Amino acid sequence: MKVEDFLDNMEDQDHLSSNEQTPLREDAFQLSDAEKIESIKKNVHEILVTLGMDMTDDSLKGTPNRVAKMFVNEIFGGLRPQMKPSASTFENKYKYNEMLVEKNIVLYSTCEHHLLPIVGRAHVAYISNGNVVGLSKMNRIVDYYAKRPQVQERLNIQIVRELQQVLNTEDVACVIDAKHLCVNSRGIRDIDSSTVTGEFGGKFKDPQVKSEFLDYIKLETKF
Ligand SMILES: Nc1nc2c(ncn2[C@@H]2O[C@H](COP(=O)(O)OP(=O)(O)OP(=O)(O)O)[C@@H](O)[C@H]2O)c(=O)[nH]1
Ligand SMILES: [Zn+2]
Repeated sequence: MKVEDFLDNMEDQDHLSSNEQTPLREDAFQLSDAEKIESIKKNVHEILVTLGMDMTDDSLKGTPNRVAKMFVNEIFGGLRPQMKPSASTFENKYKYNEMLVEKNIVLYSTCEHHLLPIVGRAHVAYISNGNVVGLSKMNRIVDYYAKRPQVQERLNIQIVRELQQVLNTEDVACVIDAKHLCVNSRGIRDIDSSTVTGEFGGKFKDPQVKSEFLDYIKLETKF
C-alpha cells in the first residue's frame, strides 16, 4: 500500500482522530443540562425496552434517570467549559527550577468507541518558567479532560496543552498508563494488557530530561 493510501485510509477510520480538540458540534451547549438529562433519560429507557427489559420492575425504573444524570453531571461532566478547573499559578519564590513530577494521579475516563471505562494513572511533570501551579490543580486538570468521551492519545495531549498554557511554558510532559475495559472485558478480552501513551513538550524532548522523568515515575502497574 502506498503511504498516501495508508494515510487516507487512516483518516477514514473515525477512531484515529488527528484533532487535539474533542469533536463537539457548534450547538453542543444549546440544550441546558436539565434538558440533556431529560432527553438522554428517554433514550436509555428506549434502549432497555428494546433489549426486552421490564421497565416497571422496581430495580430498573430509576435506571434511565440515573444513567442520564451520570452522563451529564459525572462521567461526561468535563464537556462543560464551566467545569474547567481554574488553575491559579503563583510565583516560583523558592527558585526551584528542577523538574516537578506529580505521579500516580488516578484516572477514570470513558472510551468513546464503546462507552466503557478507561482506568489508570497519569504522571505529569513540568519545569518551572517562573510560575508554579498548585499540586492539586494537576490532578484536577487530568480529571476534567478525563470526564469526556475520550481516546487516550487525545486525553494525553489535552492535559499537556492545558498545563503548557497555565504555566506559560512548553516544558510539560504527561505519561498515561491505563486499562481499557473495551479491550479487557469484551472483544479480545485481554485482562492483562494496558496502554501507555506519552506527550513530551519543550525540554522533555531532550533524551536526558525525558529519561529523568521516566526514572521518577518508573512505571509500576498499579490499578
Ligand atoms: N488508538 C486508540 N484506540 C482505542 C482506544 N480505545 C479503544 N480503542 C480501539 O478502538 C478500536 C475500535 O475498533 P472497531 O474495529 O471499530 O471496534 P470493534 O469491532 O468493537 O473492535 P474490537 O475491540 O477489536 O472488538 C478497537 O481496536 C479499540 O481497542 C484509544 O484510546 N486509542
Ligand atoms: Zn473502546
